[in-house]
Amino acid sequence: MSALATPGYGRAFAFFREAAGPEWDAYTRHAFVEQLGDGTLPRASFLHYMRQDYVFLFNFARAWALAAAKSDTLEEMRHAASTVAGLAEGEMALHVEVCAREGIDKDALFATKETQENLAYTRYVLESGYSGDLLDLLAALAPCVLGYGEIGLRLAAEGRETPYAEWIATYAGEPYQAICREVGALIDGAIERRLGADFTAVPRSRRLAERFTTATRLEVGFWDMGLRGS
Ligand SMILES: Cc1ncc(CN)c(N)n1
Repeated sequence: MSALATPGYGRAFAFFREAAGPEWDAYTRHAFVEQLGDGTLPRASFLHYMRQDYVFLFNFARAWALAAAKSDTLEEMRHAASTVAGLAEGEMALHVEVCAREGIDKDALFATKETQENLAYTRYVLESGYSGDLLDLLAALAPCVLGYGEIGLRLAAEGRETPYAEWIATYAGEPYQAICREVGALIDGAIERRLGADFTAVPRSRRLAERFTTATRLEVGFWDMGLRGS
C-alpha cells in the first residue's frame, strides 16, 4: 500500500486501521466518496449529507469536549479542547457556507432532524465516553477525524474535475491535516501513557480496535444515508 494511502497519523491509528481490515476500505472508498471525487454525486445527496453532517459535527464537538473532561493531563486536555475549536471554527464553517449558497441558513441547518444513522453514530461515540475512559472515547472518535483526512488527501492527489473540489480541499488542506496529526499524536500519547509503549501486545488494544472498527462501520452507514438522499 502506498504512503499516501496510509497517512502518518501515528502508531495507534496504523494499528487500528490495520485491525479494521476491509471495513476501512468500505468507509474510505465508499461510493459516496468516489462520486465526490469524480463529480457524479447528485447535488441533492450532497446537500442532504451536509445538513446531517452539520448536526453530526455539533454532537461530535460535544464528544471532544467530553474527551477534555476525561483527560488525565493538561496536554491531553489542551489537544481535546483545540479539536473542539477546530471543528466549530473550521469544519462547520464549510457546511454553513455551502448551505448558505443554496438558501439554507444556519437556523435551518441546526434544526435538521437527525436520521437514524446520524443518531446511532453520535450516540455510540458519546456512550463510549460516558461508560468508558479516554481511550474508549478516542478509539470511537478516531475514524471520523482521520478517515476524512485520508479521504481528502487521496481525492486531492487524484485531482479529478469535480464540483466538490471545495469539500475535498477542506479535508486535504493544511488546517484539517494539522488537526489529524495532532489527534494522531494525542491518541499515541494517551495509549502509551496508559498501556505502555508496547501497547499493541496488551489485550486491551484489541478491544479498543473493535471500538474503532464499530465506529468505522457507522461511518459506512452515514455515507449510505447520504447516498440515499432526503
Ligand atoms: C460523518 C462524519 N465523519 C467524519 C467527519 C470528519 N470530521 C465528518 N465531518 N462527518
